[in-house]
Amino acid sequence: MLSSQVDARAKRQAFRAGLESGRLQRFPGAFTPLTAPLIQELGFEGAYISGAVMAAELGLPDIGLTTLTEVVQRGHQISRMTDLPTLIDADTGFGEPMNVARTVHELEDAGVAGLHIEDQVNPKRCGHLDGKEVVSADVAAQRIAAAVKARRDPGLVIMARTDVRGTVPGEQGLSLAVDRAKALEAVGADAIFPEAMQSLAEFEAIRAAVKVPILANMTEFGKSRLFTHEELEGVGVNLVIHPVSLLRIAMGAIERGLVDLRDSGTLDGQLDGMQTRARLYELNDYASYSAFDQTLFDFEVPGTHE
Ligand SMILES: C[C@](O)(C(=O)O)[C@H](CC(=O)O)C(=O)O
Ligand SMILES: [Mg+2]
Repeated sequence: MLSSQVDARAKRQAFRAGLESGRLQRFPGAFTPLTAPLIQELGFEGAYISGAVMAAELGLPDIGLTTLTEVVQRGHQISRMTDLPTLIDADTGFGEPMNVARTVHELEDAGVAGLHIEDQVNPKRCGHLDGKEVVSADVAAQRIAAAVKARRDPGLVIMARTDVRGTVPGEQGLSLAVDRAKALEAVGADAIFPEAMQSLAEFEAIRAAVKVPILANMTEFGKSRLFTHEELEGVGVNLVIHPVSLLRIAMGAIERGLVDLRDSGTLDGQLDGMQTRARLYELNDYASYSAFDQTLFDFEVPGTHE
């Protein structure tokens, strides 16, 4: 009821244990707070909080227009709805190293278990688009070092994302990504997010280069086909995110539903595909609120079906 009873420190320990377990940690992107309890109930190990989704939901492109305050609020709203660890997208860290430190404090207070900071320049763009630019290895390292130094809970997972792979084609791009991953590990990154890998062999190359856990981003319509969990675990990937997937699924259904409504004048034909009222109330845990105070909450609405 209201929010998770598991405190943030315990979630961070669970996240770290999962990353060390040798099993792939599966983090679908919780595109609204309501999806977080569903992700938990269905047995996933954690939930991802995507910057691309936050921007898209606000009707904005993913080019660093969202503010730290908005991202922190979203991180809190989602993290409090689940006992699972959450990993949040902190984009480029919202500024210079001192801003990165502030970002870390704010996100710690929001209750996330981990965050990733990337090495793109501002304005940043989706990691699977062409024409990206990255900052120098020194600046990238400064961002991560600042984040590591700033955290108050040593359990908070600071993940370094490198976008360098997409800036140079072919083998050379991969070798730059390997070098950058090593450099970011050396300044204290707890995990590496190699963005826009093009094959399983590329994940293997990063895996071989660093000791810390690595993440695979299985975003749709990106730079690679969608590898299965088994394939990713097979090459030693520790964590997979499906960052924008639930938004894409929902928006696909919404568009089909709206077209049907416009053309037929009723949504009766859509009922089978809709989440029922009963299922929604289960996710919202209405029963606990009723048990807490029956004088305030009475959800026996006469005439309500499912
Ligand atoms: C992971 C990501 O940073 C996100 O914000 O979710 C995006 C996802 C996407 O745009 O598909 C990314 O840059 O890969
Ligand atoms: Mg992002």
